[in-house]
Amino acid sequence: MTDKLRIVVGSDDAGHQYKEALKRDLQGSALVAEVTDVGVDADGHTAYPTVAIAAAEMVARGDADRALLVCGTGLGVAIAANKVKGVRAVTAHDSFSVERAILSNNAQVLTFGQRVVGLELARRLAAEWLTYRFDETSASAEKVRLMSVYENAADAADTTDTTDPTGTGNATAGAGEAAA
Ligand SMILES: O=C[C@H](O)[C@H](O)COP(=O)(O)O
Repeated sequence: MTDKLRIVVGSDDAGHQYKEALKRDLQGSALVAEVTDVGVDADGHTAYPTVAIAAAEMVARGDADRALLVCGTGLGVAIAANKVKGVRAVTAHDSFSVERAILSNNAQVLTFGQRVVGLELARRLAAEWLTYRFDETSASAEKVRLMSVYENAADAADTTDTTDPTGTGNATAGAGEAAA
């Protein structure tokens, strides 16, 4: 086992109960250096994309090693977190997928659905998740790199092509407008 993990947790109101339980487990784990909670609190109603993006941005900035996010299904927080450059977020409700999320995909973000998985299974999966570390020398590393290459190339194209800001092929179309 290598360094302890800095973990950010977050949820919407549909995932609040699990987020609180998982946070307590993480705070008590010898494998965790620190836990940051980006909400929601007990009375919070922040929409899942806002919370997930805030957590994913912490990971992208290097302020956290991983994020554990909960919403009703786990799907919305994963989709939102994946919008943040450099972040790989997955929903996983079984032991093998949790293992492969790290060892195959080097996913920094794991998400659960409070309306999908039992609490005790979610707690066990989170405990297992803490024990895995991605091996940069593994065969999986090159596959993960391909995703970063695509993401960086797409990002570079967006910033260099000032004649076609929409990427539609129509240089005069603004955001939300249909290409001719
Ligand atoms: O993926 C979305 C989550 O499940 C969220 O908690 C509930 O979203 P909804 O209220 O839009 O169904």
